Amino acid sequence: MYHLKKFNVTSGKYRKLFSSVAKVIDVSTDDKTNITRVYLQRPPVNSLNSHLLTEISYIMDDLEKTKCKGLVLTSNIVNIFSAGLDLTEFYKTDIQKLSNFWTTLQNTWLKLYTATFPTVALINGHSPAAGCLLALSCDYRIMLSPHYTIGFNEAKIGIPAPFWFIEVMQSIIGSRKTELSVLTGQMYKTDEALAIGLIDETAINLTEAESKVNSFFKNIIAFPGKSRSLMKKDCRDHIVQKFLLKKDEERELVIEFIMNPKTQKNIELYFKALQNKV
Ligand SMILES: CCCCCCCCCCCC/C=C/CC(=O)SCCNC(=O)CCNC(=O)[C@H](O)C(C)(C)COP(=O)(O)OP(=O)(O)OC[C@H]1O[C@@H](n2cnc3c(N)ncnc32)[C@H](O)[C@@H]1OP(=O)(O)O
Repeated sequence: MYHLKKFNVTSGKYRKLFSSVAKVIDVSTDDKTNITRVYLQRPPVNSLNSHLLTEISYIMDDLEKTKCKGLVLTSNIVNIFSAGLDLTEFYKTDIQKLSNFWTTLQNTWLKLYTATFPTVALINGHSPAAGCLLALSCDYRIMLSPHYTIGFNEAKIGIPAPFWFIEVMQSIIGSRKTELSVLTGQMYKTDEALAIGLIDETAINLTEAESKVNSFFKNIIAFPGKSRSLMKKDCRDHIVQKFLLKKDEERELVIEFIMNPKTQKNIELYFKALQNKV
């Protein structure tokens, strides 16, 4: 059974929360503000496997319980925010493992998307596919410029982005831009992402990004009561309700689609292309 332990690591400002043995995330909370930073750190590319998703899920539970005032989701891996789902979870797998993986993904995403506290993605590296979803599921996005990319590239792998990925993107950039984006598997550079509204701000380095993160929280932290979280719920509820209605059916469709030999071949080819790139 997993339990989060908290203890002070320094005399002052930050306390660290340690997760399970292999630390695929690092978590630290500012004692003064009760804002928590979660750093993804699963080498080489922060791909989201069952283990990493489960860790994120536990942290989300813990942050809800401890009345967290804000979450900053970011990465400890140079140049990578997250490479999206770990494709090894899809390749040469079995139905039970795939079903468990998909359920973990669904449940973890729901916790992030419906977090009652404000969430910011500090996107300090490439962020394709489910990496992009992680960022889009936060309340605010600040991305380092100029050379990182973000977007739903699933079309290029030969697997469709799930409906809720698409609906989250639609809620942020609108239907037409989303359609163009997902059907072409478009990956956007930081400035392009800003221009279409996929991210909220850019920063030229981490110092500037952190300062923008702090301004975001400063602006909202003094709001009294629960009005913010209630309105966030209202803004997102149509997606959440549809997701809850369809999540079991979707899992079955995903299993059927991924286990299909043609899909397996596409994933294999994609892996080879990734490994052979110059
Ligand atoms: C009626 C029918 C209805 C059907 C409905 C069904 C619906 C089905 C839905 C199915 C689900 C679809 C959802 C998918 C969401 C996803 O997230 S899929 C994952 C997509 N991710 C990517 O495509 C990212 C690919 N990676 C990259 O582009 C690059 O690696 C990078 C830009 C992130 C980093 O580049 P670089 O720093 O140059 O590192 P690399 O050398 O490329 O990679 C290092 C190492 O990591 C491996 N790797 C990279 N990404 C992944 C990954 N996502 N999963 C697993 N492994 C990954 C890469 O192969 C390298 O490995 P080696 O060192 O060569 O062994």
